Amino acid sequence: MALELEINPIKHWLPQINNPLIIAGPCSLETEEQAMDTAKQLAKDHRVFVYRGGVWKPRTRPGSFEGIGSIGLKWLQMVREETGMPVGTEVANAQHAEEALKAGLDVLWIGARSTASPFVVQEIADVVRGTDAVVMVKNPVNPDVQLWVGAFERLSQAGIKNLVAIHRGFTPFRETEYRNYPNWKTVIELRRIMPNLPIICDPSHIGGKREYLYDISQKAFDMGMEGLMIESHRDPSCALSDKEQQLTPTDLAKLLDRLIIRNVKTDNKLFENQLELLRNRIDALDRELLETLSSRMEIARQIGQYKKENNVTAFQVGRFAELMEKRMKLGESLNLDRNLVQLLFQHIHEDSVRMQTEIMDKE
Ligand SMILES: C=C(O[C@@H]1C=C(C(=O)O)C=C[C@H]1O)C(=O)O
Repeated sequence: MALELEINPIKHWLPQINNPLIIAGPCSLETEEQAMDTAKQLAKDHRVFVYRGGVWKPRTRPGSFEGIGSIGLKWLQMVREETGMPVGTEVANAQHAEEALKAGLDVLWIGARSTASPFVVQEIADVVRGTDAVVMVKNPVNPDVQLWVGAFERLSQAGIKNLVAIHRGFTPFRETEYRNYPNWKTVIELRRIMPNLPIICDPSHIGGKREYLYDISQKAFDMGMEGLMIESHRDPSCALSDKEQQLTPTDLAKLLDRLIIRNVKTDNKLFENQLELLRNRIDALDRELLETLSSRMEIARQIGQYKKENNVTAFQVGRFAELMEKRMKLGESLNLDRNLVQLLFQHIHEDSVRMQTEIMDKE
């Protein structure tokens, strides 16, 4: 079921927006000069609406650059004065949130590691309670959509209505080309649960490398996301953190030039009619799929009963392995994605075994 929290659209707190919300700026603020120079270059591109700069950096291991600290807030204020851009930073505890509010920053965001801790989120919610702060929440490091939703509920209960979700990917559990696993289905699930919540994508943290940023950003727009938070540094090769994923302001402009922004809807009647016809066909096919699945389960049930009478285990590894191999080959010949076929039959098999054991264990 959808969750009805009172959430303002981005335009409410950023009336000048006429395009997707692009938030850009360095991973970390390093010096006043670096902060200002990068900001001035970004401000020339009118597609960048908000300037970001990390001041407190949660790092996986101690010893790497952990941020310049509170002085960075002053640099952000100077950037806003000089360029007119709204400014924001990450807050990871109550004290950060207090300082950021006191400095009058326009946007605060909660990082992935903090979102994973309901205590930290609650502490921050208590600090911003009753203000008209704009608070963005990155997904928790683990793909737990309820934990992400819970963070919005805590902020909403504190009276915050200017909320935005940031998709930055999830800690990979196996070797991947990306730094963080996008797991787009968690974003689809968040959209389903909270349809009025704006969602933007952070391709820098998903990709971890410049070369991946374009594909991830385009995919985000194809999925209907409202914008990007993307790291930009005047000279990424000298950056004190995340060197490989930052773009110069010039390269960021080139990336934005190439992106195709799609609409969630269209007024084109012909398109709507055609879409409806095709969707009707999908509805009919889905019915067939489920009827077929139901017949399959019925046979598995009979097998379960038969196994019970003959005292044979429900799970049969040999048959399962042989079936999987054949289905994968068949799927390939039908132009279906390997992963889809594999997951589909893993699920079907799991449920088939569950059902058979239920039959077997019944008195
Ligand atoms: C249906 C059976 O039981 C289990 C379920 C299977 C299935 O759903 O295809 C396959 C192997 C068994 O682990 C069977 O033994 O054939």
